[in-house]
Amino acid sequence: MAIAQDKMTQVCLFLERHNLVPLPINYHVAYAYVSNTQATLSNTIDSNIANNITLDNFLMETWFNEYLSFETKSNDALLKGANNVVDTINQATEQCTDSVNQYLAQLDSGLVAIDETNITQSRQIISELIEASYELKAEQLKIQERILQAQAETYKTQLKIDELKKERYSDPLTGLYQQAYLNQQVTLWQQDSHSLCAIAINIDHFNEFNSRYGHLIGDIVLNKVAKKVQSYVLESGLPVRTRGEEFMVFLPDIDINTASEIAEKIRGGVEKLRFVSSRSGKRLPTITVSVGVAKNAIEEDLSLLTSNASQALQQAKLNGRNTVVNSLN
Ligand SMILES: Nc1nc2c(ncn2[C@@H]2O[C@H](COP(=O)(O)OP(=O)(O)OP(=O)(O)O)[C@@H](O)[C@H]2O)c(=O)[nH]1
Repeated sequence: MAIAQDKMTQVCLFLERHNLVPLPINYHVAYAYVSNTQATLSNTIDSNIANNITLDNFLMETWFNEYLSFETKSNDALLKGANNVVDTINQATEQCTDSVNQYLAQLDSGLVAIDETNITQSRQIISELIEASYELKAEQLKIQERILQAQAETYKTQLKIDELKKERYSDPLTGLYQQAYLNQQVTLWQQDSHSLCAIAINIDHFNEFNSRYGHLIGDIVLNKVAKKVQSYVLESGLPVRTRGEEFMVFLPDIDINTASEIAEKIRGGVEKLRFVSSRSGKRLPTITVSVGVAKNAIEEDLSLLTSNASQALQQAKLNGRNTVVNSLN
């Protein structure tokens, strides 16, 4: 009991030290950290602290998903299922080869032993061969059934993998993609020689909004802003939640002026969103975003593109916020 209390005190101190709100996920990650149950998680947190990176809800949630969530266990179960399917198919194939070999051997010796001068003996051999053929057929039908079952299992596993992939790569709060998916997609784009534009979007004065209306309302705002961002991109680009209240949209093969027009639509669309307090019925202040746009040549590094878009975004903040800055300007 004393140990548990001591751990909880350490968890509370950790959350307080890093200005983290006492959300269940934050508790969970902090508890695993102070208990050192996951060495890789502890090392990651230590190295972020050592590099003066602010721990926020977004990072805590990312680590929760990566190191502690049910999904990891679910992946293990999935792998076990996939191994079982492979084992079944292997066993069925071995069994199939054995029975065919056995049949061929019996057929060989039977054919050699057929003697046209000894009709009775030949009839006996032929009837044994017919019986062996039926046995082989029955055996093959059983094997076919097992393979069909394995195929059905494989199909279910494939569906589960697709579902997990979607969960793994989308951010639960906003539904946008996570950074890990971006890295994969950009590699594909680069292999296919696409140039890329990036639009960096950051909510203005969100700290103040959170302090006045609370994190829960802040979360709703984040979700709605993300949905608005997504609505302007649809199938043509990749919207990613890159940090707590920051998103980036990646668009292949468009010029920077078109990207700036999309950015302007996103800015204007967010400004038009209306939020009403469900408790008081009063309108909450208008939410605005600052936006930075940049373009990369095909061979250039992704980090250069994101850093150019972030710099343009910083310039938009300096220009008074609720505005779009293009890195060429
Ligand atoms: N509600 C909520 N807030 C978050 C989340 N992630 C980050 N934040 C908050 O976003 C705020 C970001 O604040 P700052 O980086 O100071 O920026 P800002 O107040 O928006 O100011 P400017 O960017 O300069 O306009 C902090 O209060 C974070 O706690 C989240 O998942 N949910």
